[in-house]
Amino acid sequence: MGYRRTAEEIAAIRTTLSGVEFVGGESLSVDFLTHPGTVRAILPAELEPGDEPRLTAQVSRWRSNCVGDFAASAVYVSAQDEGVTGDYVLTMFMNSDMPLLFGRDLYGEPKKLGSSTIHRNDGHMTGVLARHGHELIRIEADLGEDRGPREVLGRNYNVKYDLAPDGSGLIGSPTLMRAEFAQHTTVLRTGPASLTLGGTVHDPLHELEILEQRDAVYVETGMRASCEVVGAMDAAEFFPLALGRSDYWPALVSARLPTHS
Ligand SMILES: CC(=O)CC(=O)O
Repeated sequence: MGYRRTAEEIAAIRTTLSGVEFVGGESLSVDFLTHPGTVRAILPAELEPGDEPRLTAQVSRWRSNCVGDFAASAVYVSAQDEGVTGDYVLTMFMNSDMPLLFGRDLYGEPKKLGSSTIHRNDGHMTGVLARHGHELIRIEADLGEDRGPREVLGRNYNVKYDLAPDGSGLIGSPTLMRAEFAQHTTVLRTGPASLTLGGTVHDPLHELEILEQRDAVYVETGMRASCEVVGAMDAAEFFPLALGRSDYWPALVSARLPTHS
């Protein structure tokens, strides 16, 4: 009876979720600087901005030991919590339900469905995120020689929370989460790139003004992931950011009940 897991199944799930591996990763990303005021507005009050107002746009694809194969995109914001630097995940897109549910339910990642593609033609690489027919991220990069393998520890901040069903606030306190990704990167190539951010009322990436853009970074990588609770957050402060993690409900009207006199 799969709707009530047995003790053996629970043990197997626990083993899987405490040893999460994302493997065969190919990731193309571009860092850019934006206005400090934008960074302050999109970060939760509990996080401080990083050393510079740096955002990262990324398109990638992965295999895994827990959610199958998937393609992903994200925008990250440089941040810190009491001196521990990391990237706050502003928005993230998966191409299927289980990577989406994994991230939302377990780590608090602001995931939605979206279509990510990453293609290489010799040294030229293209990464594109599209959602509902709108192109939200396009990276075109000319990559240099491989700089060789390295170990990298990535750190992300996310938030778990419950929205009240009538949209009036949050139920209880949100929780700040910190995920760590211990990466073994086998290929690292960098090079000049163009980054274009599109947007809609649901996914306003175009509001993130690119003031200074850095070279693209392409990696082939695998990583072990883990996540821990940092602490409780202020519900009223986080509420507007929580609503910004979903599509804009009022713009999703497709029909209304007939009005009764
Ligand atoms: C590779 C990933 O996208 C992992 C995650 O943060 O869910």
